[in-house]
Amino acid sequence: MNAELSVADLRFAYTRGAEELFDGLTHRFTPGAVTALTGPSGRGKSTLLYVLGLMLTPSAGVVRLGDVEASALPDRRRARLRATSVGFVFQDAELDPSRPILDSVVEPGLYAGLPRRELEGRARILLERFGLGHRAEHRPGQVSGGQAQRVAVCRALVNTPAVVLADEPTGNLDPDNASLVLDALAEAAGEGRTVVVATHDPAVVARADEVVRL
Ligand SMILES: Nc1ncnc2c1ncn2[C@@H]1O[C@H](COP(=O)(O)OP(=O)(O)OP(=O)(O)O)[C@@H](O)[C@H]1O
Repeated sequence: MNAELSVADLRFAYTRGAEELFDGLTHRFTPGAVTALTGPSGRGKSTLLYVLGLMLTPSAGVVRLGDVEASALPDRRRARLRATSVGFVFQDAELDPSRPILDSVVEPGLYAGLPRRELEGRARILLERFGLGHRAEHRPGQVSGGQAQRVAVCRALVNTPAVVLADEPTGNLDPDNASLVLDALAEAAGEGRTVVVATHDPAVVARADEVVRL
């Protein structure tokens, strides 16, 4: 796992003539740490996560993952690197309501080309670790918002990614559940991953190891 994630001279605009974001940001995200990405609404926190997660290509500058200039890779190689190296947690867990939780956790691994049997084993271990082992066969509608968000963290970890990106992962949670989700992200960082969390929440910023203000 090479969790060295950095950006240099970064700029991004959604369309030609649209407001340019990031102002040439240069930053190295520390592996093994949780970095909070904060700043006023509209400054591009979510957009930066999508750029770091190789879902959007910068207008200028580079995103490096390990030794690779990831942002310059051809689409297929970039998609492959994203599938194997990046886990993403969204504000609302966005789990498929019609399928058991176990399937939602397994799914990103199938995109990365891993065998289902192995993934089910990994998914059960992750669910167990975050206190959800007994929920594997339940549907998302049968668990609380806080539990669903911890399932989303398990889903983001199933491919053992070097990088975990989370977009307002505690936005809809009460403080106790928010704290459990932050524990899970801190644990992911403790294993040497690079964890970046976009947030407005001062409690998340206070718990982060490092802070980047946009
Ligand atoms: N898909 C899109 N197409 C065009 N413009 C977009 C798109 N998504 C976001 N923007 C614009 O890009 C800018 C940055 O948006 P972004 O959501 O990244 O900011 P943010 O800091 O995460 O905001 P918030 O804190 O409100 O979530 C805003 O001006 C927004 O309107």
